Amino acid sequence: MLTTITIVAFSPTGGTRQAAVFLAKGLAQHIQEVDLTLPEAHPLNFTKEDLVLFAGPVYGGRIPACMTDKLKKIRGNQTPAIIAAVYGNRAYEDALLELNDVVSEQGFKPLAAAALLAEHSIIHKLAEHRPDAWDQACLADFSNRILEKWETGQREIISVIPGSRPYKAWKSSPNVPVVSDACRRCGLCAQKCPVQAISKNSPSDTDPEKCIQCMRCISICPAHARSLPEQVLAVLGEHLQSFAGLRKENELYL
Ligand SMILES: Cc1cc2nc3c(=O)[nH]c(=O)nc-3n(C[C@H](O)[C@H](O)[C@H](O)COP(=O)(O)O)c2cc1C
Repeated sequence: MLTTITIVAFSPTGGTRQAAVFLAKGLAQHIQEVDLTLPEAHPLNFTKEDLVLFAGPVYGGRIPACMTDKLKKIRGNQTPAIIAAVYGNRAYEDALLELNDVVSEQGFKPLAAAALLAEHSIIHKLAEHRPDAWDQACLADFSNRILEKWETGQREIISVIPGSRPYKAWKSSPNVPVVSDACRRCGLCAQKCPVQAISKNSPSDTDPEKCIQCMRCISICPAHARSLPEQVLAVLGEHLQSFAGLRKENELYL
């Protein structure tokens, strides 16, 4: 076991963080966390002696652009890293490769990579309740394999990471959450929105230009007043129907 690992994660509804914690627990006694989901920027520097686990959710086969922007404020100095793209049972496409490229550009040396499953934050029946006990066991085993590699002094990913360049084009959606009468205007959604898309004075106003549909405001609203429009959910549910009945497994690269 290593002494300390730092998780740097963007996790609007918690699935990405949960998967990262399962992996990190098998690697080090102490876990430090840098939460890129908070609206503030995080200029940070790491050294050769650190180990950093970068974890991001997959949106449309990519890493969210706002996460990439925040990663560009973090510098490594040949710092060993592990990368994880966490997706909701459809596909991760170019996200893991993109995460690899961004952190490498910032001075990190990825030595292991993983495409992990977590409950789909919009269509919850996909990968429902994951990561689960089986995922946890798989990640514990993967941690051991990473530690074995670490002890031999190898510091590079051997396998090819799936994905292609140029990355898949990101298609934005104009659909923002709708707000019901249950809203108490407490402002928590505006405070926690990673991209500051929600008006602090009028929380029912969400800027469609800024909103990334990350579902954070919906998942944290204490009054359950926010949701995606029913029609949007119906279309998306239909589109993703074929991924609901199957169980994809974590893909691990060393
Ligand atoms: C806007 C958006 C786009 C998504 N696109 C994909 C996708 O392309 N493939 C997939 O399998 N899951 C997709 N998902 C599901 C998320 O990748 C998955 O639920 C992830 O675990 C969410 O992370 P979080 O719980 O840390 O917010 C998407 C979710 C959102 C909100």
